[in-house]
Amino acid sequence: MSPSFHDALANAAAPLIAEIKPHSPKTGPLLAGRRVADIARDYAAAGVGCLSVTTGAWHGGDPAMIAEMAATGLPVLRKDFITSQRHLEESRAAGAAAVLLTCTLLRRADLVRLADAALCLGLTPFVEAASARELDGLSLPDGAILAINNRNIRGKETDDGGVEQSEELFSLARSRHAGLLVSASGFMKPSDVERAMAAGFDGVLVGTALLSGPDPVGMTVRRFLQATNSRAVPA
Ligand SMILES: O=P(O)(O)OC[C@@H](O)[C@@H](O)c1c[nH]c2ccccc12
Repeated sequence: MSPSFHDALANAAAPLIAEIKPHSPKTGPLLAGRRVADIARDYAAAGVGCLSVTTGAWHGGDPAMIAEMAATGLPVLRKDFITSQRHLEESRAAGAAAVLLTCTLLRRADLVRLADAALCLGLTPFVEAASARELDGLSLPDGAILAINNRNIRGKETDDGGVEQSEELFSLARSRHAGLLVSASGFMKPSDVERAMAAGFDGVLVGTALLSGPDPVGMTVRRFLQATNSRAVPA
């Protein structure tokens, strides 16, 4: 059996989740005529261990993209606004290994119920919080990943986001969840990734910057992968 998304990230040589997002609400179209399957192959060839894809209309996505990316053999996170058991089952049937659950969207009881249900289906819950308030009193099951979103999704992701958000919330996030902590979104350059890793995060998720750089995707990804080397040694 292939490892869970959680274990693939925990054991990755470089803990970067590389995302494909066809459209950014802030910067516009991101694929520039490239095919999703080809970009996913470029990510895999560069040494990425985990993939992510936005499947919602907001980002020009489609659930069929999950299978195109899973064809690389790497586990795929489905980023969409998941609110029901049916969405979880559809995600698994579409080939996802992990699902996004956002604190911004879900009531706390529903969030915890969906995280448990995802684990029962063999899916890793990737729980995103974007503020101290959303982390307050949060308690997640083992096997869940807690992510700090550096962008404001209430503002439809039209802000730049910033790694400061993750730096500020790291200690609180660690006190809420002993498992994997990821800093997600808004990384424009490898030095931002270095900052998140130095703050203590176990991994990062990058989308826009990998797709919109001036260089071929593989070259950009390698630079970001290298930046994950600055991981802080856990106390
Ligand atoms: O392109 P960026 O800034 O690297 O961000 C990626 C990703 O985290 C972002 O797309 C995202 C964060 N939360 C979401 C919820 C749904 C869909 C997408 C998202």
